[in-house]
Amino acid sequence: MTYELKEYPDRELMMMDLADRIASELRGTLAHEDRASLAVPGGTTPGPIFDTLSALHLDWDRVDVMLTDERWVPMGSDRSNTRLLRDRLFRDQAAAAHLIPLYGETATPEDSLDRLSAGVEAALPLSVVLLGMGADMHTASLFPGADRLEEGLSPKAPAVLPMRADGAPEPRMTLTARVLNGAMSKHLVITGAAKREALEKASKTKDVMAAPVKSVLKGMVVHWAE
Ligand SMILES: O=C(O)[C@H](O)[C@@H](O)[C@H](O)[C@H](O)COP(=O)(O)O
Repeated sequence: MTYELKEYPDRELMMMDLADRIASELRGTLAHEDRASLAVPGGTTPGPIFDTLSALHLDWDRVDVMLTDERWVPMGSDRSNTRLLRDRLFRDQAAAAHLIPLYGETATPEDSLDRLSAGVEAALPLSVVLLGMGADMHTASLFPGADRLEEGLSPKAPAVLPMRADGAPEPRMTLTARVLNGAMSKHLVITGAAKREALEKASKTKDVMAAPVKSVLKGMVVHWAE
């Protein structure tokens, strides 16, 4: 699988370098387009990238930011990825960016699907996507064994899909592989030996349903630090 692996001596350097690179790619898009769009993951890894990125100078008021996937929990919850964005990215310079929501205050993701999809569709194609990955080889909320995984990996998929999986404690809303692969620039950030092994395993398998991250690896820059 044709991805580029960039190894860093430590996590701190990786997070700073990656934030700089994302900012410079957004500036590049804004040099010839009215708006740029950025999709970012939630979870525990990207916080330090957001801290650096939020302080970097670019025309943030022309940038649409969305999550690659959201957990269907209230925005006050510690598990809310939207909350993570508000706390760590939408600050300082980046406070001027425009959030494209992937969460709505309805009981189920299905109840908000039409409204949220319309917002995402309007901001496509993505200029830059940053993805995370689990040691189970999921990326965004494309989990092995998820109820709508086949649809989520289809080249004809809608932009956004609700997703439920044993590996996810709550329902999810996720961008599909088609939208992630449509990004002009794709980055995956992982740390530690287990995820590095999982990535190598995913790149070698033929079974994309068991290793959903494989569906987005072509043309990906993978950033790794121990
Ligand atoms: O909401 C989420 O959980 C994500 O967006 C998810 O796809 C995440 O990127 C991976 O699970 C890695 O998570 P960690 O960074 O916490 O290991």
